[in-house]
Amino acid sequence: MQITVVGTGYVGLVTGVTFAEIGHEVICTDVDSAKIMKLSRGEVPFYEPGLQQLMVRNLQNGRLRFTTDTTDAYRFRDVICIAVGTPSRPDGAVDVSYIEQAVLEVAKAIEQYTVIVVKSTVPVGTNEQVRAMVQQHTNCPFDIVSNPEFLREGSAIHDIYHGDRIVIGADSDRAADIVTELHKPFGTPVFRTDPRSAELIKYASNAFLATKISYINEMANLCEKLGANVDAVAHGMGLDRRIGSPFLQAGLGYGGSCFPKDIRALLHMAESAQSELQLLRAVSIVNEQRPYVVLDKLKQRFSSLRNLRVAILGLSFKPNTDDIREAVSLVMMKELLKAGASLIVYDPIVNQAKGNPVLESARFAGSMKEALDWAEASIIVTEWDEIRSFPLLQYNQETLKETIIFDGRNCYALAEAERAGVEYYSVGRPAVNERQPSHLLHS
Ligand SMILES: NC(=O)C1=CN([C@@H]2O[C@H](COP(=O)(O)OP(=O)(O)OC[C@H]3O[C@@H](n4cnc5c(N)ncnc54)[C@H](O)[C@@H]3O)[C@@H](O)[C@H]2O)C=CC1
Ligand SMILES: O=C(O)[C@H]1O[C@H](OP(=O)(O)OP(=O)(O)OC[C@H]2O[C@@H](n3ccc(=O)[nH]c3=O)[C@H](O)[C@@H]2O)[C@H](O)[C@@H](O)[C@@H]1O
Repeated sequence: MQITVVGTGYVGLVTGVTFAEIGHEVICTDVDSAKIMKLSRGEVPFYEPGLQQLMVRNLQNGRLRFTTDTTDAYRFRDVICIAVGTPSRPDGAVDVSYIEQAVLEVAKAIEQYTVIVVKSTVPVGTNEQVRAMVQQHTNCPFDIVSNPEFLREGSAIHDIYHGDRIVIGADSDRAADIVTELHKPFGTPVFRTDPRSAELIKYASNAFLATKISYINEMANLCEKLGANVDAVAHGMGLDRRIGSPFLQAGLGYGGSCFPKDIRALLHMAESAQSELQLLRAVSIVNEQRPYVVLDKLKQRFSSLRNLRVAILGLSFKPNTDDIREAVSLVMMKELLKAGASLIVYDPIVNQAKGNPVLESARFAGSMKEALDWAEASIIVTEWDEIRSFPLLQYNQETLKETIIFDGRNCYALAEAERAGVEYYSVGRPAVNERQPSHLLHS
């Protein structure tokens, strides 16, 4: 099929590249012409394992191309997928202006029957608004299909090929058939429904996953009070297939470009519909407290954080991505700087401040060892493989000093911390080699 993808962020680019890979003829467009130039040269503007290789292959075989010429990209296509951003407004509502802008251009350009697929995460009712908008600007026949995306950053390609479902929300069987056919080579089960339900499935799914995370994080708090181990509790719970083990990793809470934004959006949607989502409100509050749970441990251990040299290990909102949108590392750094601490940061991929004012206040280390050498206390914020596989024994040996680790992601077994002799504080588990509050470590 002839497909155009509008927007080359995570979702747009991964969609375009994988559609080309399964044999479709794909054009990707973006308002950001510098990005399009980069992409045309085979450069992926963000870190996503496996994506560049697939992209270059499809650029070379001619099934994929990038352009800013929207007339060319929108005129005679079977399907046009909208994958532009839908950020939060200050009140939590969704800013759909990028959707409106993209749809307007598409509507003005189409010259044959076209299926317009909304892949972006949009508030319930948006697909209907999009239909009305297109109708005003074209005499061409068209259909609108809601087709939300469920991929995760860092494992996007894997997720596309091993998805649990493709949700198609359409009023027209003809359009639903086309979108089903489009995805056929992926072999993923398809669930067809109405557009409003499809839009809500996306938000309800993200909110449910976030609920699992906040639930286990509250259990982690309780474990600390009762002397239980949250990793064991999560494992034991996850063995029940009705519960399932994914998304029960306790830690510093969820961040990223989607969970926080989508939960704000769902709460706002419910409020506008005079419906109260009490549970989800609590999920959000629990999550906002997560960084402070670890910061409080640090404050208890050192009576003052002023001039304390702290290493932040991991900056991205999760491993295998360079995305720092709503990353918990930024909240922690802001609070530590406010308390007067000095920071060194290390991340395997995020190695410059990129204009972020919080990151600009820290020193970037070129290696984990450099960060550990300099710091008096280390906080593990993101569980990159490189960070979690750094032997605890080496923390003391490499730095030739006593190491104090605050592990926000439970990367190490408690027994390993004991063996290594490091002072180790994690989440929802007993401290190892705990010492009394110290005034002496720093001046
Ligand atoms: N990032 C993720 O992992 C996932 C994101 N989503 C949803 O997908 C949507 C897109 O998210 P991301 O890819 O992260 O967005 P992004 O913010 O990384 O990229 C959006 C892109 O759209 C472009 N754009 C904006 N207006 C345009 C227009 N009128 N015409 C052409 N291009 C335009 C921007 O220049 C930018 O390159 C959002 O609704 C998000 O909630 C859904 C699942 C996963
Ligand atoms: O709508 C979206 O954009 C996407 O949002 C999430 O994907 P993503 O944000 O890329 O990453 P996740 O793996 O879900 O992690 C989100 C956050 O939750 C945290 N998390 C995740 C799992 C867990 O057990 N514990 C936990 O704290 C991660 O550290 C991270 O900060 C969803 O998993 C995707 O299905 C969805 O498509």
